[in-house]
Amino acid sequence: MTSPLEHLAAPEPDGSPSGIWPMNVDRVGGELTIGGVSASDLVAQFGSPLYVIDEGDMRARAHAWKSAIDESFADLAGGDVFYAGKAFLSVAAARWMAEEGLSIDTCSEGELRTAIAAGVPGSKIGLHGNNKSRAEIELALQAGVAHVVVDSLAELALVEQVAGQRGQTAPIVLRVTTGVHAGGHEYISTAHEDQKFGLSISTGAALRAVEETLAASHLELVGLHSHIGSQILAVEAFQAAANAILALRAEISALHGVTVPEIDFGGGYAIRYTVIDDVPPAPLTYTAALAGAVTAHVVESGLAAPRVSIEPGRSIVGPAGITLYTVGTIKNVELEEGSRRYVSVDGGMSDNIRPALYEADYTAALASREPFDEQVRSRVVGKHCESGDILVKDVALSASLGPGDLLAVPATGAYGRSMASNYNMLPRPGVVAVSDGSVKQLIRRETVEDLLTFDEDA
Ligand SMILES: Cc1ncc(COP(=O)(O)O)c(C=O)c1O
Ligand SMILES: N[C@@H](CCCC[NH3+])C(=O)O
Repeated sequence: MTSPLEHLAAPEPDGSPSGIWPMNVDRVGGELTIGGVSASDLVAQFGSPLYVIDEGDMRARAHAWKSAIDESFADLAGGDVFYAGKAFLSVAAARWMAEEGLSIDTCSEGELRTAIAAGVPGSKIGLHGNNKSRAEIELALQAGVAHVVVDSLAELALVEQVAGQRGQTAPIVLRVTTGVHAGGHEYISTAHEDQKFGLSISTGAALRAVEETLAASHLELVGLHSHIGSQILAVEAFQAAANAILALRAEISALHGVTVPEIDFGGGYAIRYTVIDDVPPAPLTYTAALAGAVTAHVVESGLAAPRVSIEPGRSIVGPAGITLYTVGTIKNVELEEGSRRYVSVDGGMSDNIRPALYEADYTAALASREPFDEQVRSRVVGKHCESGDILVKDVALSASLGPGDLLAVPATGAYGRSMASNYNMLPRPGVVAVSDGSVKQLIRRETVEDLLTFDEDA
């Protein structure tokens, strides 16, 4: 059982903002404030549940990644950070990332159009996806994206066709699978053989895609890409994948006399969800390890250093966001090992599917008032018709907790709103950003009326 109360915004020893709460969280008169705004003011103005992003925190993390890449690859060929928009994207968030010097990794028409709407230049956008539509490829080429990350031989042919019709040359990055198995859960590991992503190095599919790209009239091979999974703490896993993809680069040079200019190491850097989680390595630790692999490759192969890129998503927006809920029904369930208090809130698996999907652990704290009275072992659950609709399995919460109190769940900035659903016809919560006492609405709360407009008979 975890209690995050004493860990509010505690900075890590190296000064990096890797606590579980956003940097600008505090308690004023017992009440939780974020970005200088109280939880109850936010809910009064924007409703509950509500996703709240600490803009300063998100920017600081983006900046930390950009600085780490710049520092680690200064003596090589430099690098770029593509913020993985799938973690959370809105027009304002894309703009902040661009202002911090990042590019945007998109993987759908919606993400692509959000980045474009934010004014991000095409040269700072990448397009991913294992099943891109012709329309998505056309839009990407029209926008002049930095690269299209191609996931299969079939897609390579499609991009060649679209680029040919447009009279363009498409910049291609080939996503390869290195065979390195890593990730916080089976469903978020992506580089083993038996899954849908990428072109396998071991079966020869990756080399075949290289040959086809080099032979095509409207494709330019600008890079190789590897993404091994998500929520990865082990720097060694990234190093192993880096070694495999760099070996492929050397092999391509030997076979075809071509030096692939760029290598993208993907995302997947871990964060803390609860205070008992390990503290993840700092950005610079990850990038230094990648730079070590690149340096060794350059020395061994004699090739020019590649420009590198990485695609962190969770590690930029995850800890910057919290979700506020209003407590409703409270029930004590008597069990052999003692009673368990079930605290129901007004959201659940529709706004945070991660516990149900990946057995992810979260914690919670009483937000609307002083939380330090007697603590009771509690389970925070949602309002959906599923027994697996659990937000926090086990947490110590105030004995006096009652209907109308607000709870805050930290580390929900990534893959919360972006994976939200309308299960049980619940409108998806809005997203606001807070900074220095002011609040901006990033995504408006849905209403039930929004859901009815999809129904022609309504
Ligand atoms: C290709 C690719 N890049 C980047 C990411 C971002 O991962 P994360 O948010 O864990 O950093 C993902 C998601 O796992 C991905 O599939
Ligand atoms: N959505 C997942 C990560 C994988 C997404 C990108 N490949 C999560 O919440 O952890």
